[in-house]
Amino acid sequence: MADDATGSEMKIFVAGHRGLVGSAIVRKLREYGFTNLLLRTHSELDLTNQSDVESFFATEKPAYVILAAAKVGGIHANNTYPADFIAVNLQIQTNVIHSAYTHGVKKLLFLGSSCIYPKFAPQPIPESALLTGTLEPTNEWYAIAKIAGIKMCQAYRIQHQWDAISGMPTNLYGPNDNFHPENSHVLPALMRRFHEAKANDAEEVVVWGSGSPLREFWHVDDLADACVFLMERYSGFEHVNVGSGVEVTIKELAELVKEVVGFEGKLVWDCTKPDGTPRKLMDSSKLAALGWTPKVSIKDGLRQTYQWYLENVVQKKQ
Ligand SMILES: NC(=O)C1=CN([C@@H]2O[C@H](COP(=O)(O)OP(=O)(O)OC[C@H]3O[C@@H](n4cnc5c(N)ncnc54)[C@H](OP(=O)(O)O)[C@@H]3O)[C@@H](O)[C@H]2O)C=CC1
Ligand SMILES: C[C@H]1O[C@H](OP(=O)(O)OP(=O)(O)OC[C@H]2O[C@@H](n3cnc4c(=O)[nH]c(N)nc43)[C@H](O)[C@@H]2O)[C@@H](O)[C@@H](O)C1=O
Repeated sequence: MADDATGSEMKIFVAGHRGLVGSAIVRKLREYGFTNLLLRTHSELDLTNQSDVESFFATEKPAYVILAAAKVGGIHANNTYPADFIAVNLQIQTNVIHSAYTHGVKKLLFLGSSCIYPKFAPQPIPESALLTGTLEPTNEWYAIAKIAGIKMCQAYRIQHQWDAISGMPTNLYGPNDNFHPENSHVLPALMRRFHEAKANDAEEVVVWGSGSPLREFWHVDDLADACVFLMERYSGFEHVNVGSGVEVTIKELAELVKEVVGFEGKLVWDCTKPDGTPRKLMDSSKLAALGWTPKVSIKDGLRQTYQWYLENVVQKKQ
């Protein structure tokens, strides 16, 4: 993006700037000195509305786009609202990618997810595992939309020589995460549940599933840095895995969050809830070969996120 003397003044549209990922990307871009950020909340610009998106691009003419707006949720939300997860995501990404191309955007970064890979993909999962097997049923609707987004970027590159790239992040966490008790991802859900259990002197906390699935967790500040890095250094056809390389079982994660929050009761496992994919460790060696490596450890990331939760969620409610 800093490809000329006025690089820092280039107009960059960060779609979804109030979310977990979008807000981290805005912080990172500002830290690197980018000053001309174009931002719209969902109520200011509904990205599922094709004509509004088209008028927005025609009027604003951003030079770069980072697409971090999407319908996002954890295993329960994905399993319960499949129509929303496939329809909203297809609409947002189709509108944004097509209008960005039409109105002269130089480069676009599309964000997918590690759930695009087959349920029983080889581990760690290389980029080449895409479309080699059956998807995990709890999130196949979201995964199909994300795969369509990757393919759309590739199709516009082939037909129009347009610089659209895709990054596949692993399970993320950090400031501005969604702490909803049912619809969020595991890490924020457990942070809130342990916090509330501690505050209410509860003796136990219920955790979903068997505790055996493995997940690769990654602090969103690292992901944001990797996104800026890819915008500046990568212009390839294939999507790029963006992960930490560090995986833990859900049981280990629960113990870590319990320790950070300071809850002293016991864990009870609710095996009526789905485990989802047994393991999804991505092979992020392509990103490493490009010259980028993660910085935030899971312990530091958890402490920082709990502090953020206390200051921005708990204290604001009081
Ligand atoms: N969180 C995770 O663990 C992972 C996330 N990702 C990907 O990263 C990207 C961002 O996810 P994340 O930050 O977690 O999601 P969040 O739910 O935290 O944020 C989503 C953002 O999208 C915006 N948005 C949603 N629908 C619309 C719409 N119709 N029109 C305009 N804006 C809309 C929201 O706007 P508003 O705030 O105004 O409502 C919000 O800012 C997604 O593509 C997701 O698939 C990939 C892997 C893991
Ligand atoms: C990022 C990724 O996120 C989703 O996939 P997921 O990795 O399965 O997401 P999750 O964080 O919701 O669960 C991880 C594991 O944790 C267990 N678990 C325990 N207790 C709670 C709990 O309280 N809440 C949740 N949500 N899970 C719990 C849960 O049973 C599962 O075994 C995709 O749908 C899709 O959105 C996607 O791409």
